[in-house]
Amino acid sequence: MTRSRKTTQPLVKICGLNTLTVVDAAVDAGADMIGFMFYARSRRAVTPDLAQALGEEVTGVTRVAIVVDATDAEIDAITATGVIDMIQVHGKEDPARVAELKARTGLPVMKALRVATKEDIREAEAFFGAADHLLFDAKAPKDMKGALPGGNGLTFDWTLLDGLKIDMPWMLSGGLTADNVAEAIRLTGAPGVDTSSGVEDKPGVKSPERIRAFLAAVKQTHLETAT
Ligand SMILES: O=C(O)c1ccccc1NCC(=O)[C@H](O)[C@H](O)COP(=O)(O)O
Repeated sequence: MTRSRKTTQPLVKICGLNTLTVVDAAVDAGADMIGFMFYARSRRAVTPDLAQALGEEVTGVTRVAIVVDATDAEIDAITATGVIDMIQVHGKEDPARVAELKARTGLPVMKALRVATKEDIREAEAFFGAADHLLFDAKAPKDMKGALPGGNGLTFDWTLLDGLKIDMPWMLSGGLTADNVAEAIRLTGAPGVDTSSGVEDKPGVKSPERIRAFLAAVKQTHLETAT
């Protein structure tokens, strides 16, 4: 029986931060998580040394390393920086690899799932109990020029999440901006949202103003949950 309801605000992750100015903008505006991109082909890529410089003064915010099918040696170099609180796997990592990474690093792992169909959403079930967090991102069409495994600024059909039964933390991602994030939260009930392209002036160049606008838009939303 529902005895009471509480309202909360979705968690916000700002991904692909690559300068101190934009790290400060995200933290000051109230981001819950910040993401450092370690996939070399990304325009947002940072080295372990740069991530260390960007993350070392940050407290009270979860610092997430985004990797795509990274080797153990790459993972070790990233975690050796001492500035990573969570690993986000954005490639073809299966539940066994997620478990391996958790054991190897002692850190929570967020598994990103790329979505174009209902079947892609169902893949989440394989990660229940294996991952600590899930992220639903848009799958780029096969013919999209220059598409990467994530960070393409594309939305997916949010109604695919209708009826989602998921008893673990998850985030909505893909093409979210200050203009569409409130609607995305209203339609999906997402307990967390993640953005990269939507807070940039051009690919790879984050905008402090857009970061602040995104956080402000999320702060105006409320999730209602039965307790
Ligand atoms: O951002 C990238 O360049 C990237 C490249 C390869 C794999 C993942 C990548 N980004 C991961 C993220 O968490 C992004 O925030 C997410 O894909 C949403 O991106 P966007 O649609 O640009 O907001």
